[in-house]
Amino acid sequence: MPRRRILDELRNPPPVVLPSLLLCDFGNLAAEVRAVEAAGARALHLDVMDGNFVPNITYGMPIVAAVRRVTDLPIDVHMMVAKPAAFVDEIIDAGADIVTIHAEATDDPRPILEHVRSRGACASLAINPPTPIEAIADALPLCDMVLCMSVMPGFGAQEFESVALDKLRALKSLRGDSLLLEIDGGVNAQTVAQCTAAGAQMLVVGSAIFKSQKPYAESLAELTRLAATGTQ
Ligand SMILES: O=C(CO)[C@H](O)[C@H](O)COP(=O)(O)O
Ligand SMILES: [Fe+2]
Repeated sequence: MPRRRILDELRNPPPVVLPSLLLCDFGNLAAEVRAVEAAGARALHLDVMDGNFVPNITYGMPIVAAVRRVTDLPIDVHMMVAKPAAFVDEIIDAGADIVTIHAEATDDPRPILEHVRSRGACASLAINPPTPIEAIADALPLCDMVLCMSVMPGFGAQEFESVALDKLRALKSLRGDSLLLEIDGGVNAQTVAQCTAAGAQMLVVGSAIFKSQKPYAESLAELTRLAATGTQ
């Protein structure tokens, strides 16, 4: 899907709950993707980890491509890799619509963000809990989205760190609706309304969907309803 259309679609209310496939059943990946789509997901979040930038390894291009083959939903690829510049082309070729790279992984993210946009994908920059927004000030004009991490990246099911909320509020007051804001890590029924109240439109949810006893449709509907209360 073209970049502009994706951004317009994702900006529409209600807030977007993105299932993070990190904790899905990878033995039944296609079925899991179809199930969250049928349950109402509007976009998907894929966590690529290289065992270097973060102390964990997940998957890479073949899994992104496999997900692309079974859905037309926007795919947000969260690249937790030490050398993002070396892999963004392959990630886009595999089917990423949003490419999220980490500010901590590069001295200057601007050429990478520009390149992502030149390829027709949405450019997104992530910051870890200790990284202040001042660290990405120069790159903001080249970002379609900023991801404020509310856990240290690497693993699902960690506890929510509220420092991300302060950064969302600051980015919202700086850039208004021109910048899509995402939060990732420990987002669940207890924390989701605070996230949207602070300005997040994109809510990444792993364990609260895939480790819940509830059907996916019920979790997605509940999280979306609670998320919308934060915007009122
Ligand atoms: O980027 C991530 C971890 O680094 C995941 O997207 C995130 O942690 C999702 O899992 P949960 O909702 O259980 O925290
Ligand atoms: Fe993630």
